[in-house]
Amino acid sequence: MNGFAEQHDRAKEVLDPVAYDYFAGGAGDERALADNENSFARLALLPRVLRGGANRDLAVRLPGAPDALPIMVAPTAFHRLAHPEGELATARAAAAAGTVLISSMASTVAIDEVVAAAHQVRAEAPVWFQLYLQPDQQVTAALVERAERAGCSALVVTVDSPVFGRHERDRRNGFHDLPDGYAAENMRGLPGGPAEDTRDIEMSPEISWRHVESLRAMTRLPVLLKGILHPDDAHLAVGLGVDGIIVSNHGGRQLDATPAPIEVLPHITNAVGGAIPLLLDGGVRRGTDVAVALALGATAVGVGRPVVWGLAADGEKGVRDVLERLRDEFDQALALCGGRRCGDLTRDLVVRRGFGGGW
Ligand SMILES: Cc1cc2nc3c(=O)[nH]c(=O)nc-3n(C[C@H](O)[C@H](O)[C@H](O)COP(=O)(O)O)c2cc1C
Ligand SMILES: CCCCCCC(=O)C(=O)O
Repeated sequence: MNGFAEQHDRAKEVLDPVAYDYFAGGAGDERALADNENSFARLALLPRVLRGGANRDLAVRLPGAPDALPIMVAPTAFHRLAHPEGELATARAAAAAGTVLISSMASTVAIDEVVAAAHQVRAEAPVWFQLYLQPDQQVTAALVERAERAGCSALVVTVDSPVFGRHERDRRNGFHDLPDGYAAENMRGLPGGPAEDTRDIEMSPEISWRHVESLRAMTRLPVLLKGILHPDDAHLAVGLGVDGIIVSNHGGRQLDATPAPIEVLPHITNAVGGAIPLLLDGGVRRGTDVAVALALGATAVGVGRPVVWGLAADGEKGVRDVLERLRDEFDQALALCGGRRCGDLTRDLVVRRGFGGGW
């Protein structure tokens, strides 16, 4: 179990078991899901000492968030299944904790309300909109316009989902869609959709790099691609002029045979060569995990399930507790590594547990 065991256990107690399985589960045998956390446990930090780490500054520069914490809320769907206030509570908590919220296209509160809730807490709180490119480009354009109008400061395009992952728990539970009374609110009133009702989100294998190029022409917002694992794809993304990459295997919910993002991060860092910011999510549960990811080349990390556990356990306060604890742990880890700024975390500080070190 990990750093948020208490929140997890409380969430499991209070959630409907079908909703719990939806949030907790992964694809197939859940090997990727398990490996995401285990991979961090196999890595260790080799601290430097006596470097004068007082007055630490945790800020990093991200597209659409020039002065951000390196810990972000990864996009997760259907928050009203976890708590009646759903994404409104998450948005307020992220704004209060000073973290970027990446709001899922499949949110159960519409994006304009999500951004308004964040901005009520902190006027400049950055909210990014996560987007599944739709085969009908008019639908994509309408979603982009909705996110722009709402005040989102970047778009995160999830590219690891040409089809939906094989969620065995959901299949067993017969969970295929939101229950009555809930809806993916961003999907209302879109071109070709039913007048009052929501359009289905399509995950389509038709989507290609061409659609990413078209998206660039639709918006001036920064565009990040989420779900890249292969260094050649990272290279292609840089060539297309995207503004950032999120190294991710979707929390082990898409292709179960994928390696943990933290294992591939150094390869992607090499491929990208500092051209654009790299972000990572999957299995981040401790401030020391954040430090390892930054040392291996990430500018920031996203956190998925712990945020949902905090939300289910204690609403807005529960999410804020999760984010603030990660921030405090990270600050402490930075100090213990002899760092003052995030950039002080360098690759030489990370070793495999049990390493020989060449001695
Ligand atoms: C319940 C749940 C719903 C998710 N929904 C989305 C989504 O709507 N869009 C998306 O790009 N990723 C989605 N993800 C993936 C997360 O953004 C992120 O990649 C993953 O949760 C990170 O792993 P972690 O949960 O171990 O922190 C979802 C993940 C979970 C657990
Ligand atoms: C067809 C509904 C799509 C919701 C997507 C949520 C998601 O990405 C997940 O991992 O679950």
